[in-house]
Amino acid sequence: MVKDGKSRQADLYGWRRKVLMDEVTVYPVCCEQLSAGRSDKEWLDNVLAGGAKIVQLRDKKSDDRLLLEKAKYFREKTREAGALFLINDRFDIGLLADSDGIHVGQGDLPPEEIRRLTPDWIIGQSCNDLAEVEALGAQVQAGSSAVDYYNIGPIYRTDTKEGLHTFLGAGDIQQISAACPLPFTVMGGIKWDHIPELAAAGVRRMAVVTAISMAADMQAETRRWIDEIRRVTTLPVNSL
Ligand SMILES: Cc1ncc(COP(=O)(O)OP(=O)(O)O)c(N)n1
Ligand SMILES: Cc1ncsc1CCOP(=O)(O)O
Ligand SMILES: [Mg+2]
Repeated sequence: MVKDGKSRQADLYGWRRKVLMDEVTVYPVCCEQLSAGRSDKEWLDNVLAGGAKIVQLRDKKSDDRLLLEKAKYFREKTREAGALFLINDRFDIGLLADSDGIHVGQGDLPPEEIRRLTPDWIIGQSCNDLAEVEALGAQVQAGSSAVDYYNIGPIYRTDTKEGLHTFLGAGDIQQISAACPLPFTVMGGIKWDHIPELAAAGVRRMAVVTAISMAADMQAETRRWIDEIRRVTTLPVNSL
């Protein structure tokens, strides 16, 4: 049977969602300025070799031509590795490089507008407090949400992104995540020692920049995070 465009699109979206749901544990996000002199391409080669199943290209400094060239490299390498490639903020670059999706913040392009043109993309949205998660939860209830996953954060103090002043801490994650039934990630200042308390709060997917980008051996560190998140999230919560 020859598949038409629509069913191929549905298959692709189904595959992307399955990887997100079943395989994503650590979610490495790049930042060339915080990678101990290593390029985003080197970062990518290492995190993929370490087994990452999702990566985000977050580059707010390169000009558009360089960013597109980088995005195409990310596309090629993630496809070979069977991993998801999400672009940060830049819908145009994601489209041109054929990314698997995009991550947007509250002030970035609206997910519903993005969805109109990309029915098969994974769309992630940042939520910075309970009210934003509740608003997303209400959209999901109403059947009007275009979002596949949301991020709760920043959780801990971090200098990786400028202008962050309020850090949620791990204590409220359970209450916040209960407000929206979509899968969620957490981000912001997450280090190795936080894994148990995040897992105990119900977290299954952890987005990190410097915990991996500043590691001496990024490949080994990615593998270590994947193994540890798997290990602690298969234990009953009260045994942590
Ligand atoms: C997985 C993930 N979560 C949150 C963010 C932050 O997005 P945003 O609030 O739009 O900030 P910038 O990354 O654009 O500076 C993220 N990138 N990824
Ligand atoms: C982009 C972003 N948004 C919220 S926290 C953050 C940076 C997270 O980086 P790190 O894992 O190094 O704290
Ligand atoms: Mg953004």
